[in-house]
Amino acid sequence: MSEAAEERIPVSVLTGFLGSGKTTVLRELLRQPEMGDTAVIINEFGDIGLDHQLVEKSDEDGLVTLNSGCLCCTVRGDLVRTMSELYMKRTRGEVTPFKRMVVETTGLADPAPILHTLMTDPLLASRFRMDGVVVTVDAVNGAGTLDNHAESVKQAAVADRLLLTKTDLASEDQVTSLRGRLHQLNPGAPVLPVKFGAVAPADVMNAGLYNPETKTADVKRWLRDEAYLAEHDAHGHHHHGHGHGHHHDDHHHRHDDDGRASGSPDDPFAGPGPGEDHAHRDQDPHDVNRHDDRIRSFCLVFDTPLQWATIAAAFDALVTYRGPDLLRIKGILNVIDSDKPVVVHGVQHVFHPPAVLEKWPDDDRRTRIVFITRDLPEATIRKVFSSFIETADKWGQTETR
Ligand SMILES: Nc1nc2c(ncn2[C@@H]2O[C@H](COP(=O)(O)OP(=O)(O)OP(=O)(O)O)[C@@H](O)[C@H]2O)c(=O)[nH]1
Repeated sequence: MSEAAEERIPVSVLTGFLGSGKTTVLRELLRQPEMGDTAVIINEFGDIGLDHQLVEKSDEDGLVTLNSGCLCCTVRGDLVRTMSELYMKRTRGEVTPFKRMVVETTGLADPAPILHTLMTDPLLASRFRMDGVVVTVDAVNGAGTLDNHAESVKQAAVADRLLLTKTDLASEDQVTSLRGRLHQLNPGAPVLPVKFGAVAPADVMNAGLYNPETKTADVKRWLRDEAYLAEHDAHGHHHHGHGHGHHHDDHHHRHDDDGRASGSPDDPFAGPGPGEDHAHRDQDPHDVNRHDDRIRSFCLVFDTPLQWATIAAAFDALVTYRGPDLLRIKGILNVIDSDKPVVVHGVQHVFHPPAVLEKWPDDDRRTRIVFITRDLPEATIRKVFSSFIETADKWGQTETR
């Protein structure tokens, strides 16, 4: 990444379960002057869903200009084509030279494929950069939705920002308990309570690595590893995220043990598939949080620099065997032979090309990799990394500087 000259257009992905308040949030955001020059793509067929008063004119492409000066369109083919066409129109001066983009997905959508598209399509990747994933969760119905729909848990798990909507309708207890639950699923994502869609653009936009204000990479704000390392023991390597399930400890142990017991000791990936993994719990009517239980969030820390080849091999193995279960990965790496940090970012099997930053954000030079996984315990990931590090050590590749 050329940090100083980041001219690609930031794209925020707005998602959340059906009726959770995405459109309400979007409409309120677009009313604010900071959000002028935003292009909006609604990734579904049918109505745009924004207030009619906001819509100024519509043309045959389904592209409309909103009174706020924003552009809005629905995706009628695939997202790649829509985004490229919009970009071309911008270049030709046929539309407002929008400075950012928001993609609102349908409530049932898995946000991962959209993120993959943004990260891998060569044309898009050269013109757009992913900013952040903003996810709405209904304060009243959210708990039930998380209980019943794995998709909604996955949405919350990949979020960079979580918006707890309709807090005007919810009791304080509902808000507190849902906040806690979301924080446990995804400790790195701030949870913001919202009423009638009112949210400050600054709280949800610019959630990516590049900070347009400082014109540099803002690793601290992006990685938020402190959220995982709150109980950090300065001498240890083992860092838990915010305790997964203090109310479900027995299950977690059972879960981890299951994974290990069934695999051979040499194969960290062996174990029951996602279905079997939880089959025994489907009978337990009290275990309403079983979708949450599948999600793990934690941060691996390595005190000494590592070979790039070692890290790459570990990620390769993880992607090959468990790609779909690596919901979100973000990391800053201290690589042997490089004074500059390398940042990595992945969503399932898709990784951003690693980027070399100009400098370390502070004195902390440790490699820190934040993981949000599904049916994939911290111990397994740790084992994969250790085995590649041990192999490298054996061949004399790793030295402490
Ligand atoms: N009381 C209250 N109602 C809200 C709030 N936010 C949204 N609503 C209402 O909840 C309903 C759903 O909100 P939308 O913004 O359309 O939700 P959505 O996620 O875009 O819905 P889909 O696109 O259908 O998935 C609408 O009737 C909104 O008026 C809120 O903070 N308070």
